[in-house]
Amino acid sequence: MDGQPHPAATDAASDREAVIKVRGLRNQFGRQVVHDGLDLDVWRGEVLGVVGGSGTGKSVLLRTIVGLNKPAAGSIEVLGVDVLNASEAERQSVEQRWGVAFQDGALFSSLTVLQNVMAPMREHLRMSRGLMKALGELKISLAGLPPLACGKFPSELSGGMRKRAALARALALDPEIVFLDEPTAGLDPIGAAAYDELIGELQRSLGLTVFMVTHDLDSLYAICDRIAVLAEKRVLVEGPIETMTSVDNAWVQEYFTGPRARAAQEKGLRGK
Ligand SMILES: Nc1ncnc2c1ncn2[C@@H]1O[C@H](COP(=O)(O)OP(=O)(O)OP(=O)(O)O)[C@@H](O)[C@H]1O
Repeated sequence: MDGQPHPAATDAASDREAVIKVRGLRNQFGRQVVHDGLDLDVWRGEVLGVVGGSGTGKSVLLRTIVGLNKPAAGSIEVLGVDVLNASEAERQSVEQRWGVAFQDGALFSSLTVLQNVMAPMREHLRMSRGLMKALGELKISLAGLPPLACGKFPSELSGGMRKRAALARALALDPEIVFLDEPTAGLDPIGAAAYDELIGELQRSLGLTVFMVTHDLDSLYAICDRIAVLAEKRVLVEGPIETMTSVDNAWVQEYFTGPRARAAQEKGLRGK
């Protein structure tokens, strides 16, 4: 890939709106450099799949964008706000415009599903409890959970239901961007396909932008508009999935042309 223009630079010429703009990002833990000179654009309304070998820093990238990890260098703009240099008030206001669903759900174990979904509303919105409850129930239903789930505690849910509950909480404040960290990891293939379908549906109906860290080839083929591959401490390549097979990198080749990729591609094509 050396010598090729960075895709973010070529895309900048188009009129698409970058809702996330990362430039020159460096993340380092002790002597371990995870990202160095990482650039990435995420366009409004797209589902971006972030892939890469284990330990390439996909989760660190997500955590850095949402402010849970402070980078050593670089700039991050989300919805036009320079999030690394924003005032507390600016940060709080932009944080309300995104939602995050972590891999394990990261739900409050002592709260019911409905209370979990209402938690960000309590923090950020001034409205009556009754209205929050109604909105919470709506988000829970949007995430594909039955009304019965509202009163359950996270420990009383299946893994798939916990992921949907985390998604409901991520949708609590009507976000413009949703960050998902390995949303289908640990789900059975039917559960994973249903989750993919739900994300695709929400993206289309709510106009969401989705930033999704995933290892799941089925998800990549089924719902991602573009893929960003993390390797060599940066976004090595980004583009539609069809372009990945021509990338001159051993990991990318193995990942996108292996037997699992072929099976996922066939499934994805059948589903479209
Ligand atoms: N808080 C931290 N302190 C020290 N090292 C960290 C911290 N967070 C992440 N790392 C290291 O950064 C590297 C990237 O981690 P990250 O979790 O982002 O990888 P990943 O690409 O998401 O991997 P996987 O696909 O296995 O989940 C790993 O080597 C990890 O050990």
